[in-house]
Amino acid sequence: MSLISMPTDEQIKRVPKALLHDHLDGGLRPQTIIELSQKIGYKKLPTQDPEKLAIWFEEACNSHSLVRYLETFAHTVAVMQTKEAIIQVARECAIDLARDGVVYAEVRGAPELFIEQGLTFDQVIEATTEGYKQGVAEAAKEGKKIRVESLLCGLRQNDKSQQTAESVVKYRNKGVVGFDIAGPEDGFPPTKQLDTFEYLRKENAHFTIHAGEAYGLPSIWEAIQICGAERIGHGVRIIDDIDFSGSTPKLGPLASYIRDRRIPLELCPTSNLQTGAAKTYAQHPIGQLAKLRFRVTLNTDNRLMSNTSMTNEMTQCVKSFDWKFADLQRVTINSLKSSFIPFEERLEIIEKIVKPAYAAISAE
Ligand SMILES: O=c1[nH]cnc2c1ncn2[C@H]1C[C@H](O)[C@@H](CO)O1
Ligand SMILES: [Zn+2]
Repeated sequence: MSLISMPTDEQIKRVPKALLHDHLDGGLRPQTIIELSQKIGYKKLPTQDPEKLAIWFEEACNSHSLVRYLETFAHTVAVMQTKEAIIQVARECAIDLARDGVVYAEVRGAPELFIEQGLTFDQVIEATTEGYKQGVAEAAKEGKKIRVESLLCGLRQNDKSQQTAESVVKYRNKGVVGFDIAGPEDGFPPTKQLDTFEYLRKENAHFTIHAGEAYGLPSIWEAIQICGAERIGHGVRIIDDIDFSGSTPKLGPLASYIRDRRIPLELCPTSNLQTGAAKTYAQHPIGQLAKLRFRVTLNTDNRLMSNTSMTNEMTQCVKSFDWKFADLQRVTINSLKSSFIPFEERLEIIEKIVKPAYAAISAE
């Protein structure tokens, strides 16, 4: 067996994975939501049964509407308003990712969502970092090595992006590696917050922008050419700029630019099926985009809402597109190359962890 062979389900579980697009408030364990809600007397959960709650989130999110999908976050955000709750959620996030084989993760969250009961931005950010630190240490005890870094999100519909961006600069290399802007796409173009992106560029800070998920090419164009995004969160609609009618696919100007400049696409297939950006895994553009050698990265987006994991995302790609070990290794290396940590540290994970493990597991 070799890198060009097909991995088994069990091997997919074990290969090292890298994750660039995962929301902290979209990945809580159902049991934790229930426990935290009971502690604070939050009464609005649809059920107190963890299995039923998991199903409720998934079904509510299978609405083919990004707006409805985002409404479910009211419950997770409600139970994350204290330092202790944030630490617990972040700790469990790091542990769950490590158990899934993730060796490097950038997990994002919007500090402005967790200040309803008086926490400051600094307290939210420090609690998140503390939680990851504890989770990384616990995972190490299980023999699982993972590195977790934070991205801080501004929200398109609100006006706290500048404050969030300033926190990214303040906590640079202290647990935070970049900025993102999330929230509903339609009606809230990122150019509304252009000053913030200009500030981040002036500060040499890294940022990605959610674009081309619910809304098409113009939003991807704006994110890259007006705002200056280094990576695109989702970007799945770039497929609309590729003409598949002839014998070979023909890339339009924006698709060519993105591929030529090696701009990373943070693709999240399961999330897209739920919000309606793709109908089935087999029809998801990730297959074509990977074949055309865009810088494709594979991600979970919201593990709770999508009932997913990196193992599941990889398994779906293997089943739908006949991906081999080499394809899984490529998206993993793409993620590391596109990460916001220093260059030598990316290389070290690729050379010392990812490549040796893929070589060993694919040779079994
Ligand atoms: O896929 C998404 N698109 C846009 N916004 C999203 C997506 N997933 C989560 N969010 C929002 C809801 C969260 O509260 C926020 C920060 O994690 O980001
Ligand atoms: Zn997202």
